[in-house]
Amino acid sequence: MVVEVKTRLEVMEPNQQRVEANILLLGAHNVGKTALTVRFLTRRFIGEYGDIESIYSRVDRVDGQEICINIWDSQAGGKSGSISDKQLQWADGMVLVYDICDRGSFEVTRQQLQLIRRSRKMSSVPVVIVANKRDLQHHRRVSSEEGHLLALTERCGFFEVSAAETYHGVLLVFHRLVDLVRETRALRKSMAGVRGIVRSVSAVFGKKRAE
Ligand SMILES: Nc1nc2c(ncn2[C@@H]2O[C@H](COP(=O)(O)OP(=O)(O)OP(=O)(O)O)[C@@H](O)[C@H]2O)c(=O)[nH]1
Repeated sequence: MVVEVKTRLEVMEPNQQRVEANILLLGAHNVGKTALTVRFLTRRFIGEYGDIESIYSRVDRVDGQEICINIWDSQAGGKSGSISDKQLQWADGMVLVYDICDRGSFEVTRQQLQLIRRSRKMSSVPVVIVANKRDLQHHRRVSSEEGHLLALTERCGFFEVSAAETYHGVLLVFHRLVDLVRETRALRKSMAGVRGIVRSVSAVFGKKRAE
């Protein structure tokens, strides 16, 4: 069961356009998905979190535009890091989280990226990779370079953060992803426009040839 939680009562001005961005958090067990979500929503780190899979919402202003950020804090999907069709259909952007102290969680991120890039619908979805628990340097098992390299080869954003230590780094993750979602939408819209022009031009020329 997925529970939906709104963090604020939203009152809209008439004529105001609300943009929505659905962000799916994925990653192995215990990497800090809920900690990152709670940090972003409340600025706090509380240490222990329940096991309820939830969708949370927060309204933010990004570049002067009001945007409702819906975050689906998923539960780890086993070793293969499986992602459901429902999640794939829902998401406008994804945050893939691993724990720098847990090599296995990095491999899950790699597998999840492959699943996403292989899916026809999601191959171009914006993805940000988050290496969490940066405060635990002495237990590090995955270097920053490996994270950077994976992000570079798979065309993803990359951040190393500590949900335990700072709010700002976590805020940057979500805002960067929202930017990427908006850029992708704008690109798709302009591509649809170009396709429309090409169709109209072909229709006119097709007609002329038939006459
Ligand atoms: N030191 C440290 N601990 C963290 C950090 N982020 C999360 N944790 C701890 O890691 C544990 C797991 O955090 P969760 O947020 O529950 O992880 P999750 O990925 O949501 O876990 P599941 O929902 O069970 O898959 C908790 O004990 C957190 O307190 C961090 O940045 N640094």
